Amino acid sequence: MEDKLEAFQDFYPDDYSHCYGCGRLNEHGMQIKSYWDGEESVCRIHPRDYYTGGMKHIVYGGLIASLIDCHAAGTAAAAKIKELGQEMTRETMPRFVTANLNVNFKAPTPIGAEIELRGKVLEIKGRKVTIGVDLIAEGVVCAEGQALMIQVKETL
Ligand SMILES: CCCCC/C=C\C/C=C\C/C=C\C/C=C\CCCC(=O)SCCNC(=O)CCNC(=O)[C@H](O)C(C)(C)COP(=O)(O)OP(=O)(O)OC[C@H]1O[C@@H](n2cnc3c(N)ncnc32)[C@H](O)[C@@H]1OP(=O)(O)O
Repeated sequence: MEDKLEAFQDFYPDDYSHCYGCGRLNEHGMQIKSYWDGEESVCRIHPRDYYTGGMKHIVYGGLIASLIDCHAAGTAAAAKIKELGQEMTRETMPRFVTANLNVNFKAPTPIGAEIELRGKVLEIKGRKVTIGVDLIAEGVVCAEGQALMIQVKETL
């Protein structure tokens, strides 16, 4: 039976699916999955308890930044294809890379909790797409990120 493609990352072509954070072909990676939830994008993940940030009960900030980065990259690609009025397929999915990423760490992210990432499209201007991402755990916005994603030229 053919696999059902649903998440934004399922539509990345194989050659672009080795990212540590979101590549479905990286067996050692996080393999995050992002979806539309109305106008926002959402991703839920339960990081393993060894992703500790100094203290045993707090998630490593670098992992938090990675999750925000990859969710923003997927959201940018999905938003661009929506703007173009096209469907997501492995042939049409645009490739975006991170040009700039800012993260505000607002509160410790507890280890053991499910993390929810919620993305908003802040601006689409040609190849430049700006995405805002909130990282939420146990009902608390623990980090806020903003990413400038740039569509790589060969997909234009
Ligand atoms: C060619 C990329 C190869 C790498 C591909 C790797 C994997 C990703 C591929 C596909 C995606 C698939 C799946 C998603 C995978 C991963 C998601 C996680 C994201 C990452 O982990 S990804 C790794 C970290 N990421 C990088 O490794 C990028 C290194 N970098 C570059 O590859 C170039 O730097 C690039 C492409 C960013 C721009 O180069 P470029 O030549 O295409 O664009 P150009 O210079 O023409 O700028 C066009 C307009 O963007 C503005 N602009 C550019 N840079 C800016 C900045 N930093 N701040 C503010 N504005 C900026 C200009 O000011 C101009 O604005 P305006 O049009 O208004 O004048």
